[in-house]
Amino acid sequence: MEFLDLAPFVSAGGTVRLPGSKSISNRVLLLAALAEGVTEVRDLLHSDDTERMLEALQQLGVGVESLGGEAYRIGGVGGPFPVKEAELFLGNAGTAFRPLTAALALAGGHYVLKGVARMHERPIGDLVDGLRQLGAEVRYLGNDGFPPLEIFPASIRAGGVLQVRGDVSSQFLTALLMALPLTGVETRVEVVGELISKPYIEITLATMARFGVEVQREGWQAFVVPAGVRYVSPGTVYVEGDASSASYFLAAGAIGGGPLRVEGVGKDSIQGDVRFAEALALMGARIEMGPNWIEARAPASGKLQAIDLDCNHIPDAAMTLATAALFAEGTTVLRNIASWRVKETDRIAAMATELQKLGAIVEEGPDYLKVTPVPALKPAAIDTYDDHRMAMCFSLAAFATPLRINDPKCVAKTFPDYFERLATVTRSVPVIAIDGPSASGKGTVAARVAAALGFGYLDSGALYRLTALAAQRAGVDWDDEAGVAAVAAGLEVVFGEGSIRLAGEEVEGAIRTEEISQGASKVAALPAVRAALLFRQRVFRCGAGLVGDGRDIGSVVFPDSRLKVFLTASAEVRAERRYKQLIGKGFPANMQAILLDLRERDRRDSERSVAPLQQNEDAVLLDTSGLTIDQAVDQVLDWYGSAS
Ligand SMILES: O=C(O)C1=C[C@@H](OP(=O)(O)O)[C@@H](O)[C@H](O)C1
Ligand SMILES: C=C(OP(=O)(O)O)C(=O)O
Repeated sequence: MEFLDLAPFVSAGGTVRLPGSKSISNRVLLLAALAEGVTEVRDLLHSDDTERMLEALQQLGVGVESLGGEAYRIGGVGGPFPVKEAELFLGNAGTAFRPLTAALALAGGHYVLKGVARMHERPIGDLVDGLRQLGAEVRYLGNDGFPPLEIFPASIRAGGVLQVRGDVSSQFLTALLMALPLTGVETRVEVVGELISKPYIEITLATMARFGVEVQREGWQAFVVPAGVRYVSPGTVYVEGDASSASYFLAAGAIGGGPLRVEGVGKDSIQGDVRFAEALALMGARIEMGPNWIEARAPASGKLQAIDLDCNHIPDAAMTLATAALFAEGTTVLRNIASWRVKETDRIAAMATELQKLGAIVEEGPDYLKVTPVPALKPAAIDTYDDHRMAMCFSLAAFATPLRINDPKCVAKTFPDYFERLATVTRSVPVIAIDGPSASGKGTVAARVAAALGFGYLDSGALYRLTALAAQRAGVDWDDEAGVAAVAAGLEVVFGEGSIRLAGEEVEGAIRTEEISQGASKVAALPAVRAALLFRQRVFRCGAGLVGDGRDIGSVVFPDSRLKVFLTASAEVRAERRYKQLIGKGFPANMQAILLDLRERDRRDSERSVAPLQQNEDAVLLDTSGLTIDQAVDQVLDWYGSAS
């Protein structure tokens, strides 16, 4: 599985221009398609959900022209879709599936609508029941009440009163309202049960109004689509930035100091999720808002406070509160979020499972979630359940711990370059990478640089030695890649000052023997072993900073190191240093044998296919042949001073 390792963030600040709103993009595309005239849509969201809508519209006979960047020209068909037979694949896009179902049920054609497996588990029965009251013929191709669906031409008995349940998803009411103008007659839609996610209905009504259709309403109970209305293109439509996508950055500003400003949504937004900013303010964050921007900063006290909040009005952004709660004092309670269970995944269950992996105390109820943080979160690999919001909100946990996000590309549903943008507004714990050949003195230099800066120290070579030793003790052959990788993954290791404990036993001496050196070099050449040790090494990045030494620290383990040094010395000088070291420890040593052995290791290390030993372009060369240790340390500190 693909993964993305996030280094712990130390701060966040800056400005992010948001991608277009998913909810507005897909509504605008559908209404532009049904409208009379040509609509130019600007700042449209580019993502899986909008791609599915654009593809479907093209299949249905709508002219879609890309104008470059985020601009599209949509040739409205001025009524029902001209193509009367089609099979559509709508991925996991609720905002495409539900509204298209309604528009196609009234289009007098024969259509099949399918999605990804999860879409086929997301309910649509209440919408189909509503459409059947109009005479629409819709058949379930799988389970009753769920996609996929087959729609048949039908004589629509429009007009009168129609009832729709509103307590599972507001998208059913949205879908009916947007499709009803196709009938040309007055229809009153009555909502049965408590309507959830109400602000999304405001987006629907505002977008319909933009295309010339004013719906009359009686609060949240009834909506009347008047007779004789039709959609007319307003010419050019600008899509607002996505308010749900804003939530991750605003939370980052509140946790990581800020100020972090998002551009594209603000006071004037029609999206309910801008009210996420109020929830953050309740937690103590300092929020400022302009017409088209929102800015978040950490509380003046420095610490966020837990909240107890009914989140029904912000179902998507509320997920961000669940991970922001990891940084708040007290227990945060998110209530009235039952709809989470029928979205991209069962989000209440997924959230509880993954928060617990980090060590948080979580209580999950049918429609609520309680999150109590612990002082030190644990590093963890977070599963994302093909849910973009799981991936995005868990990125916030990187303010507390190194973190692995599995399947990070699932963010493509609504925010394909989320992680790239996050990187532009966050600063990670700094790393100095010191790579170089064996016996070059890099370990001594690295440890001293770390001590001088108050940083942690990672002796990555030691991890390979530990693996070799543990494998030997477990009777696993050093050539047995899978076996050694399993040993590496299960290593129980604690680094202390001048001490390394393996499963509780002091092994600093045991891993420094010549035999284990050979074994380390062998197991380090096995790709599966390197992969198993990768996350383990990244977990050392915490606190004020880290100095790591090894062979691929700057190229593979921490490619974003603040400073990369390739530290080397001539083979003769290295052999002499090693000789003196051994003699000093009272071991017998032979200069010639050491030199030969070093050359052989250099050759093996530089010829191996995975992470070969080499100076990378972005690393500075430090040849210590003629330098004392102090001179080498000063040089690295000097370079770091100018790099940061
Ligand atoms: O209408 C919309 O654009 C949406 C409505 C909400 O769904 P529910 O009404 O199912 O809660 C929301 O979660 C979804 O991401 C988008
Ligand atoms: C629930 C969501 O999506 P959909 O539009 O597919 O319902 C979401 O984006 O969080």
